[in-house]
Parts: sequence; C-alpha cells; structure tokens
Amino acid sequence: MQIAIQGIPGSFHHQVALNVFGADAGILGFRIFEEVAKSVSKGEAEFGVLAIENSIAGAILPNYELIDRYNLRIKDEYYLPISHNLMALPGREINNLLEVRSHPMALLQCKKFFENHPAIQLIDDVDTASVAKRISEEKLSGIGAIASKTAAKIYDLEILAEDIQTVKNNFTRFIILQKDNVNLDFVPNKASIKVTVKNSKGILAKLLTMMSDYGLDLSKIQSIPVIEKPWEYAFFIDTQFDDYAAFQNAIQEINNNFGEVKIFGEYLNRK
Ligand SMILES: O=C(O)C(=O)C[C@]1(C(=O)O)C=C[C@@H](O)C=C1
Repeated sequence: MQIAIQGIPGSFHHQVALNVFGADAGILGFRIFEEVAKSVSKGEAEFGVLAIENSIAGAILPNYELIDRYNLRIKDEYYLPISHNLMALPGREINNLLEVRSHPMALLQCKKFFENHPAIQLIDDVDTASVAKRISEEKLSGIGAIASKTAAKIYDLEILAEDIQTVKNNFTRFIILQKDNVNLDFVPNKASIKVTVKNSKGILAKLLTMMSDYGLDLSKIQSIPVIEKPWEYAFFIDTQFDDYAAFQNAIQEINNNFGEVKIFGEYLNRK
C-alpha cells in the first residue's frame, strides 16, 4: 500500500501516515501538497494524507481547493498534537542563528516565540524535517529549523528550545484522502460537503437554520471563491450528526432548495 504525503521522515505528515497506516506502509513523499493530490487522483498512491487546519494558525485554504479540483474523497480524519522545537547543528546557540526556516504553517504556529528574537529572519521552506536534514547534511551553522523531536533525532541536530508553539495545546487536523468513494462498512457521524449557494438575500442564514433543524452540528464552515464567477463563494462545511438519515434528508433539501452540493466524504468524528 502506497501513501502519499508532503514531506520526508520526521515531518508531521510522515508521523500521521505511520500512526494511521502502520510502519509497513510505503510512503511516497512529495515537496508540495498539489503533488499529493495528483498522486492520489492518478491512482499511484492508494491514500493521501493532507493537513487541513491547525488550532493556532487556522485553515490551509489551498488544500480545500485541491480536494475539490482533484475530485478526491475524504476517508477519515486524524488529529495530531504538534510540538515544535527549535534545532540547529550541535554546539550552536540561539544567538548564533541568522535564519530559521520551516514549513509556513509551522512558522505561523511559533511566531510569538520569535518576537523575543528579532534578529532572526523567518523563512518559509518545504516541510519541517527537510530543513533539519539540509542543515545537517550541508553543515549550515547559521540556520535553525523548527521541527519535531523525531526530526532532531533522525538528523542529529540539537534542540535549543522545546515546545515553542504559541500555546502548548496545539493540534493539526489531517484528512485521509482516496480517489473514489467506497461502500462504507460503518454508519458515519461526520461529513465534509461543499455547497455552492444561489446568491440571494439571507440564503446562508436559511441554509444554516435548515441544517440545525435537522439536528446537524456544524463543526467548521469556510468560504472559498468560485473562481469562474468573481465575488461569488462556495462554502465548505464540516458537520457532525447522530442521525445519518437526517443528514441525508438535509442533503436532499440543499439540492432541492439551496444550490449545488458536493459530498467530499462521510466518516467518523475523531476529535
Ligand atoms: O512540515 C511538516 O512537517 C508538515 O507535516 C506540514 C505541517 C502543515 O502542513 O501544517 C503539518 C503539521 C504542522 O501544522 C506543521 C506543518
């Protein structure tokens, strides 16, 4: 079984792939999220792992668009506690660092820590672990990485500061993607959908009220632009429910009265 991720061993995506699929799964690592989506849509990887939102830094909006554009299905979700650590070549100190590089989402989660180190330049890079690897292989003495403790261990770096994310309790929600829908052998209690509403006054309020009347609990709503129609928006909605039939009725009602609905996946709530 091949699993597509963004990143290399020691990255958070790699950790999720191991936790979900076990140590024997084959990992296909890519530099960017779009390559992950492509690999799953081509059938090269059976599943993909994609970060979708973080409790400090918020949604990774472009990833919503990728799921939509590549017509991928959400099979499951996974919440990983994220601890970020500042690391560098052994013997270095924070004051020696000119730059700290990491994945943009990781940098966002640690912004506050660096307010006390204004001389350090923060630079977006590929994944957290790739920076650790590069520092180690190229002996980059003025550069630090923000990554996991596992990455420090794999790439022989020294941790200069532990748990540097803005709040200790930090989670990233990942989704597990697949190419096609498969028949579910369980009754789902969560779903991710996209609704493209007709643009009329109060329609979003009416949609949300209708969903609430069916007993659906909205866990996330995110608007994304409909690129063919400037200033029109579609809504990505995650919703939880106890009654699957009520969810199906609500979907029917959206189709009948609100606009177009696309179901990305029906799965189990893992929070
Ligand atoms: O760079 C990594 O290690 C990743 O797995 C990427 C990523 C992300 O995309 O949000 C994963 C979890 C953390 O939120 C920080 C970075």
